[in-house]
Amino acid sequence: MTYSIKEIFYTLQGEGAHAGRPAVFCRFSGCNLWTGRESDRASAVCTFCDTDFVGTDGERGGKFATGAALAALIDSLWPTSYPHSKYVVFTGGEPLLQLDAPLIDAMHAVGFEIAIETNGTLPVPPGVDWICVSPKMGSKLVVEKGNELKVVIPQTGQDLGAYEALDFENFFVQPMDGPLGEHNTRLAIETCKRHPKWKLSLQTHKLLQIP
Ligand SMILES: C[S@@+](CC[C@H](N)C(=O)[O-])C[C@H]1O[C@@H](n2cnc3c(N)ncnc32)[C@H](O)[C@@H]1O
Ligand SMILES: Nc1nc2[nH]cc(C(=O)O)c2c(=O)[nH]1
Ligand code: SF4
Ligand SMILES: [Mg+2]
Repeated sequence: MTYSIKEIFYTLQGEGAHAGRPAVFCRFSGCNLWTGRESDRASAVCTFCDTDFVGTDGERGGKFATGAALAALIDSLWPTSYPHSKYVVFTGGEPLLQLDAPLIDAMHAVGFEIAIETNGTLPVPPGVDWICVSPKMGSKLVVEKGNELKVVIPQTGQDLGAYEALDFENFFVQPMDGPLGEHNTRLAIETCKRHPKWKLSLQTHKLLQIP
């Protein structure tokens, strides 16, 4: 299948359990919970997205005809002098609209551990090494197990307690960025202190002003 990619870049994972870990980010185009057009935001299922995932015009974006071609570009960004600890984060947009077995196999063939950032509405194919699910109110969560659940707060109607029954290794709350970002950070700190199963995830790449 042909993969539509918005952008690919090498940076540090900013969020969650792997914050600080060097990673190549591969951002797929398109999402099933928002078109990505500002004119549709208010009526979307997911209304708070901080990301431009429309089209293929970002850094190293484009259409890739095979998993091997995409894997080769991702691999080319890893330091050649240090061919260990290779880590790719597939995000978007919604990566599970496109991530498939040929791409997973191609990434493993060039020595990468594979992580995804997903909204949890689509099944995860076998072979993904690190699953981060970030559920969205108004959508049906189908991925009920994984390595980290990263809940953006606040979302209207949210019940954090209900998420605690799910089969995840780590439970994070992440403050919703936007006009109320500072307030939401305070809320997230208080939420963790009152419900200590939950840990705070900050978007450290924004604080550090790195991609
Ligand atoms: C842009 S999404 C792409 C991956 C996938 N579609 C998802 O929603 O998980 C990457 C991460 O950013 C989070 N995110 C999106 N907008 C945010 C915002 N305004 N503030 C904080 N986190 C946000 C998402 O919840 C998700 O964990
Ligand atoms: N540094 C960095 N860390 C991230 N963690 C999740 C991201 C995403 O947009 O999925 C992201 C991102 O865009 N940049
Ligand atoms: S599900 Fe993810 S990519 Fe889609 S609009 Fe929401 S935060 Fe953005
Ligand atoms: Mg992001």
